[in-house]
Amino acid sequence: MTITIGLPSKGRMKDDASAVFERAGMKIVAVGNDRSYRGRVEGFDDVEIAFLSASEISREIGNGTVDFGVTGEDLIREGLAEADKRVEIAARLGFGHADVVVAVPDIWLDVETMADLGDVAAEFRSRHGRRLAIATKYWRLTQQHFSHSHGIQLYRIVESLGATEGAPAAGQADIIVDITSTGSTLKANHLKLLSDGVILRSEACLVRARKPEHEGNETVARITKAVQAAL
Ligand SMILES: Nc1ncnc2c1ncn2[C@@H]1O[C@H](COP(=O)(O)OP(=O)(O)OP(=O)(O)O)[C@@H](O)[C@H]1O
Ligand SMILES: O=P(O)(O)OC[C@H]1O[C@H](OP(=O)(O)OP(=O)(O)O)[C@H](O)[C@@H]1O
Repeated sequence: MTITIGLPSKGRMKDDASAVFERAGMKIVAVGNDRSYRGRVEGFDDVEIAFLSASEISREIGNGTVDFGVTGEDLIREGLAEADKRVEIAARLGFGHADVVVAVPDIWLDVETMADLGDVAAEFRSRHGRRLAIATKYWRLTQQHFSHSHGIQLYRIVESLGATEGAPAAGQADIIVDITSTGSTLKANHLKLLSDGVILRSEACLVRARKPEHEGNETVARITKAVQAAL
């Protein structure tokens, strides 16, 4: 059985992901020319590399097209319903750190916690004639955090595909859910993080699709061990 590993073909995780595999003794070589989206691993004849974007890797692990992948935990938990049933986080790789957070305008002085935000959401319609609007590309994580973890039901999600932090100032939404690493984008857009507003602390992970045929497979065990030992 050939084991396929999805690695980032571009973006911020690409170089660090290749470096982890190299440290694990799994040197990746492109098949064909440098622009090829397929690769192999020296010394691992039954392993194939598929170069994909970080969000494609999450999707392909979810549907089992690839056996392993390197991507952010945020993309796994956002992209896959019941992620823990479908995938296993085999290793946390120590790069690509980013927190998915709830942030509100700085000038909302009396809103410091999710409970405060729940009060604002409850009164929003009577005060403003509409529901509290949240700009995000993290629909699933937002719904889990607001509806399930904090019992806040009165809000509306406004899909944002970029420059999410600008949405409140642009009048497209009231608050945001997005990733932050240094916090400088939030600050520049006059937004503040709620004290219990961290939804997920994400980093790059080696993720395995849970497949029955992986049970007892030596290559699967060897890849997992090699990467874990390289950290
Ligand atoms: N400062 C940051 N901004 C955005 N993403 C970050 C940051 N730090 C770490 N990440 C992580 O990087 C991953 C996204 O990587 P990247 O932006 O390179 O993907 P991408 O190549 O744009 O993927 P796609 O095109 O599929 O969206 C996410 O898991 C995210 O959590
Ligand atoms: O907390 P900070 O260090 O300011 O980082 C957070 C910002 O970085 C990312 O955007 P980026 O400009 O990297 O572009 P992207 O959204 O296209 O990935 C992310 O979407 C945030 O906006």
